Amino acid sequence: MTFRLRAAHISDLEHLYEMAKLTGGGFTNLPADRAALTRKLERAEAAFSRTDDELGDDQFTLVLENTETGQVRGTCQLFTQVGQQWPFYSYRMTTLTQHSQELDRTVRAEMLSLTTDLEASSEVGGLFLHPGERAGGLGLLLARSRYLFVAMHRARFADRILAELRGVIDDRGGSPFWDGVAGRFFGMTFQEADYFNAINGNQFIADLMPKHPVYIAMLDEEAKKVIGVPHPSGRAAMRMLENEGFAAEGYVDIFDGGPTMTARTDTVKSIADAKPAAVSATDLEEGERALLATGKFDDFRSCYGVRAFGDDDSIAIDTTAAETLGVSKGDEVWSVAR
Ligand SMILES: NC(=[NH2+])NCCC[C@H](N)C(=O)O
Repeated sequence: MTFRLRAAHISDLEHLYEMAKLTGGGFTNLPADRAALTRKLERAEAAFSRTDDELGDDQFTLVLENTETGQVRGTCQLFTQVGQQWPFYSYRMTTLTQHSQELDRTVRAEMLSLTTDLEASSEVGGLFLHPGERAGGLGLLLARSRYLFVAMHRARFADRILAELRGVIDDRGGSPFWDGVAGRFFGMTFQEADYFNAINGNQFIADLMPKHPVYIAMLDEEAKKVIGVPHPSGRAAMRMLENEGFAAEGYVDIFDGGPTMTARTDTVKSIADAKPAAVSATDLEEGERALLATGKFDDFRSCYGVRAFGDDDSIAIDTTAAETLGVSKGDEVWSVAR
């Protein structure tokens, strides 16, 4: 079975919709709503069709396609600059340390402050892999192809990059963090709020979110326990991000308390290590396992393969990868070790 990532088009709507129904909620970037997904795909088409080097407010959507059946089995997204039209909100954990001379005591109070600190960052998100394909390293192919995409279109991305991980959700689909914090001000359940957010954007956050810092000591245990904790299904994603050089620096999602991971774009491992080379051969049988990508914007494709560099820094790749990417001798291929 061979898989390739490519730019998403309007014609992928049904594929995306079918996958969105499988997420189980809390995936703000992949709502099971045809109109919202259509807007997303239209925005992606506009982003792919602008081919200059100007950093803008773009959202690229990629899909993972089985090259034999044409089926779409996964998706991921890149936002080039968040917080441009609507503010981009995060809670930042801050510490207030106070000392009492008379008591000879120093106390630390941790607080959650509503900020828009992370605006103008790029964001990777919306990663979803069909439950039937959770073997074979496809999750990593989806995740890391985004970094190749960034490296190949570097001028279209910001100097800081972030990823928001889904927070803890209980068996009823509720969020203990939501129930303990924002939920008290919105009069709706977490599922309702997250869905509303996914469909209608975040003006309602600006309107209703409490603006004063929240003392963590005053939250109930359930809410406290999940601050900065990823949803169990996101633990692997968190490790993956850490391996790329992302770190949790005290920012959490204002709704579910899930961790926001950040990194300097140029120090993300797969971005720093990605390099272009001209294809010298397409019949390599043994080589280093790698992620390979080619093509700009709408023409971007990526897949797994093997590579070997020549003395002139040209690259030899295997036949299947060459076919999957549609490249031949002389074409440019970006790659990074698997
Ligand atoms: N899980 C959520 N829907 N959180 C609320 C949205 C937070 C996001 N950072 C924004 O400002 O748009």
